[in-house]
Amino acid sequence: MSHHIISFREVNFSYPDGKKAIEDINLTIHHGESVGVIGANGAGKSTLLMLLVGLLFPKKGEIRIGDTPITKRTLAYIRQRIGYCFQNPDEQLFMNTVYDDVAFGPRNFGIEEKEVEKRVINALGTVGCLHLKDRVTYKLSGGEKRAVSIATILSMEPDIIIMDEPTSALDPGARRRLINLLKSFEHTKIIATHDLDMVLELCERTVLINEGKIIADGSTKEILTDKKLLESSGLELPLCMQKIY
Ligand SMILES: Nc1ncnc2c1ncn2[C@@H]1O[C@H](COP(=O)(O)OP(=O)(O)OP(=O)(O)O)[C@@H](O)[C@H]1O
Repeated sequence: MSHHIISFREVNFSYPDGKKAIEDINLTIHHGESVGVIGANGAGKSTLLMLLVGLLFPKKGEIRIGDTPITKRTLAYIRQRIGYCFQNPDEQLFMNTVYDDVAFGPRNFGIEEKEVEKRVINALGTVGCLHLKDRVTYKLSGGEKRAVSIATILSMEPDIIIMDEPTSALDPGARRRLINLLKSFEHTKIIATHDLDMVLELCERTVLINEGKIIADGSTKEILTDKKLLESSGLELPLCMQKIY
């Protein structure tokens, strides 16, 4: 039986300028689920993810990982369990070499160097980038940076993976490799994206957000074939569902 791993209860968030970005969100995600978070520009997807990883804190309500509420005090534990991939890999990669970037998390966590090395090799191997380990990170291609940014979270051995727009700026080959890689992960996954075709392939469940509120939460197949529902939230059917020719 699956158990609750993430729960949002009556979560509200507004930015300091007063902009209400997340309103009354209730959401329960189970162990091993793969959930697509979709919605138009400005709907609140990134804000939702940042609340989930403790980069922002709710103004009202509570988010729990298992039984642990996300607070400033529990952040170290939360960051160990949740791997968060930023929309822009450059925000995640700031060391000189690929090796040091992937080693950063475990080193920072006080893990001994031998174990760090094992984890770095493992993580880079998983994303197919072991050959890049001595390269200067900022000179990598966009696709390589994306893969290495995933390695930086894998080296922390999280059980939850959160990704913000992982396929934006990837060419079709790199996108395909990324989707296949994510498919192979057994982690609980939450992916915010405009790539609805990826959601169809990767996520059995979809959460549709509009103006900070959950408009629909359910089977991906049902939500992504509901033209009216998608259009009411400023979206279109996934490309593979459209009659283009
Ligand atoms: N730092 C901030 N200060 C004030 N308002 C913000 C800030 N960041 C985001 N917002 C606003 O909050 C709302 C939600 O933004 P968010 O980035 O979460 O949307 P999103 O669904 O991720 O959009 P996109 O698809 O464009 O990435 C938007 O109206 C946005 O302008």
